[in-house]
Amino acid sequence: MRITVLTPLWDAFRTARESLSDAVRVAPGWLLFYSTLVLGQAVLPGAQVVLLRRLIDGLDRGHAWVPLIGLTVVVGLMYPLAQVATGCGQRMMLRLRLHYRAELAQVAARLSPSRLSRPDVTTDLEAAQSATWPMADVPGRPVQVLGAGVTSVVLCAAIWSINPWSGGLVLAALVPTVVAFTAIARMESAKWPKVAEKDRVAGYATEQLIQQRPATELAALGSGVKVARLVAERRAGATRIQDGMIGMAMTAELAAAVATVLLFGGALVALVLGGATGGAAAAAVAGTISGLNAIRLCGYAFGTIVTTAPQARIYRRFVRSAPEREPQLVVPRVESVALDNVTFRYPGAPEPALLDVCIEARRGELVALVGVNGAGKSTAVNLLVGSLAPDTGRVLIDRRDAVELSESERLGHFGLLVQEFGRFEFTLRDAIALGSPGPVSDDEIRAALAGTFAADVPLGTQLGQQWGGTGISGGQWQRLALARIRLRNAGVWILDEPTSAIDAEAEREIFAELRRTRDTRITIVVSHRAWTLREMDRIYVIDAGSVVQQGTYPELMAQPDGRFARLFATPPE
Ligand SMILES: Nc1ncnc2c1ncn2[C@@H]1O[C@H](COP(=O)(O)OP(=O)(O)OP(=O)(O)O)[C@@H](O)[C@H]1O
Repeated sequence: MRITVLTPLWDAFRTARESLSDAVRVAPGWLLFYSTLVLGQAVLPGAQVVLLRRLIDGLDRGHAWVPLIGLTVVVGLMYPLAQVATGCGQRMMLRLRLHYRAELAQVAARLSPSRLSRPDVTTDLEAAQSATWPMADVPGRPVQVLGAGVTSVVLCAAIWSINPWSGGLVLAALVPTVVAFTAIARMESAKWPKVAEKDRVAGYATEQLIQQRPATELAALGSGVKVARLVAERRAGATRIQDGMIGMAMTAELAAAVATVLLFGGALVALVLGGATGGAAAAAVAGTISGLNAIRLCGYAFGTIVTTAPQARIYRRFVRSAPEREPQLVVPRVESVALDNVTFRYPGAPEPALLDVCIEARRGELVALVGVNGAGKSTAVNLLVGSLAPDTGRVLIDRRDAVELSESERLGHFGLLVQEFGRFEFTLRDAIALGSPGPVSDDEIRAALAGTFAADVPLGTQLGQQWGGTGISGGQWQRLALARIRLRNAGVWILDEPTSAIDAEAEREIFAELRRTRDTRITIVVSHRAWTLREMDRIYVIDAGSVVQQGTYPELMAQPDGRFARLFATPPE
């Protein structure tokens, strides 16, 4: 029980400590500058009490100049110090924001396909992304809390000499704020993940309305308003939870504020009952007003740490759980790959997506996987490259069980063109260079683009109209994706519908080139186009997760009752 009550508070404390250590690494100068200013400011209210008392007492005795000058300096310092401190805090925040964003991008870049296929990983990635903004605001907050503590202690000491009861009550006035924010911390920790989940769905839907491609499709369908409604519903759900959270926080803060005011009121009453002189009373009253301000600021700073703690926890968990960067090495020569009696069932699916499947491809061969939608072709490909792991059976690469390879080593064997290939709207050079993990020369990029529409396009050309660059067609994007595979030149090419968006003439050229250069690699093609299958060395026909036939095109067509002949009875071309 003790743990459940204190855990959120401990989280807030840990968040403050970790954020401060980030600031020490990332922006030490600004943190030091900021802390010095905040702590310098923190002693001013106490000094004000002492000087005000001396000034008022001194007025009667005719030596008020020294306290008057001192008070002028103290009051005069308050505003500029606060302004400069705010500026320093903002500059520290900017650097931290840059650091968190760059760090997260690095971590995201290290995620393997198998991790990226897990929904919990993508949820955490998105939550971590939205945490970078509030997290940058945290390191200044413990400094403010400390400053408020210093203010209270110094005020307490200054007022103590006037009336110890008043001094003690001023210090005790910090307690209700701490208690209230502990309660708020517990509530925030419990509810924040629910808000994040709803926000994630709303964020995804909003992206569909903002990103050029889906937004254009929705606009053409005239159905963007449905997505907008979904956004509104999810945001409203998140808002309702947040509304409740703010309501509860308001209640706790109000209760704390009332208790604080009562304690300050008690401090003033103690002052009067203690028979303080005019000067002492005026000084103590001014001090309690400053104390109220300090505690309000402390509450706000503490609140910021508390509300950011759950997000920061997700961010740090995500960053720490990311694997070390393992540089990928492309393997240009592979003799064979195979699925050996592989069975695989997706989690929660009633039936296996693949059952006892055996597929083999050797260097120099053109191998095709065919089957209707949902037959299991992409699953087979994902098992080969390692995005999925078989439940039973083995994946063999050069006759070696692929589990002996790290995921990165394994991926280095493959050049994979997926159906939903990326349309990377960078410069032409950068978009093609992504084909290889290492540095790439312009000559290599030119060689990869040879024979395509982009052969003579300057490599610095920006792609994508939304960036003021060149707009290109769907088929042209697919040619660029193929150029990346060419550039990569891995030992196994897996091409999932590589010419789905490409015109017939270019398609023939691409397949002619695949045949011409086949000896250097293993080529596995997923295709539904009959003519592209005619030149294949072996076609595996997959149906409902099983290989039901295999052979060359003429062999399979010679079995009129076979699955393949029924699929391609009327060739589409
Ligand atoms: N992530 C997943 N979770 C659960 N089931 C899945 C998942 N991905 C695919 N499936 C199911 O596994 C089966 C095989 O799907 P797969 O994507 O391998 O088919 P495919 O032959 O590649 O189809 P297509 O030609 O449409 O690309 C299908 O029944 C599909 O619904």
